[in-house]
Amino acid sequence: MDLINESIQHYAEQHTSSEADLLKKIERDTHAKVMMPRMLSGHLQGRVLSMISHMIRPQRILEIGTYTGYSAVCLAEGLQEGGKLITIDINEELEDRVRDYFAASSYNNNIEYKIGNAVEVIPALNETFDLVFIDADKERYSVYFDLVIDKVRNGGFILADNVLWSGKVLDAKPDKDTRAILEFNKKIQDDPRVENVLLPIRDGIMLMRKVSL
Ligand SMILES: C[S@@+](CC[C@H](N)C(=O)[O-])C[C@H]1O[C@@H](n2cnc3c(N)ncnc32)[C@H](O)[C@@H]1O
Repeated sequence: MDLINESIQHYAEQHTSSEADLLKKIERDTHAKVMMPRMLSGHLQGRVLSMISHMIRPQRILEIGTYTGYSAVCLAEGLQEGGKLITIDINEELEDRVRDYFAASSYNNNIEYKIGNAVEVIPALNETFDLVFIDADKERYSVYFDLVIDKVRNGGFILADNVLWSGKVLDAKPDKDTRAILEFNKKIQDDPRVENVLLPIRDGIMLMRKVSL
């Protein structure tokens, strides 16, 4: 289910800054040559990610779920000079394509691309993050939150994508992935370590700010 009326979506995109040519190319290539192109953030959400990153001006960003690199480049746009974005994906088949995109971007020296299972990669990261973007397998969203929360600085931000799951969060009989998203949304709502806003943008983005207790 498309959550936002198609004409409104089109109008919103027409009144949103254009993305860089590289991002247009990543989106075009992904639709033409890669499985499941719907996973890519796209123009409107990409500009939201870039805008949020510019507002935070992070030194360190962690992204869980690179896919074809679209959201990583958008988030990198807001990095401080000399900042670093670490992005993790388990799918090695996309590695060469994604490395070429990062090399063609202005952020190649700022992006560390790690192939592996995020559940194993995250505990080995010895970093404090200003911004984390959770966008990998939905059944592990709560696990990812638990793995990253102590690595986020007080006042830092976490974003989680697809938290409305095409509207299936309202289903009377939710399937396995939907139940995981429902559990994640409830967990965040109940967790005193974060303040949160569920933004109904595209497929839903949970925006969280870590508060000091
Ligand atoms: C929705 S896509 C990410 C889309 C991307 N962030 C964007 O907006 O363009 C989800 C990605 O998570 C990856 N993924 C799934 N399980 C993972 C895991 N356990 N560790 C790391 N990456 C994983 C998949 O391979 C897939 O590329």
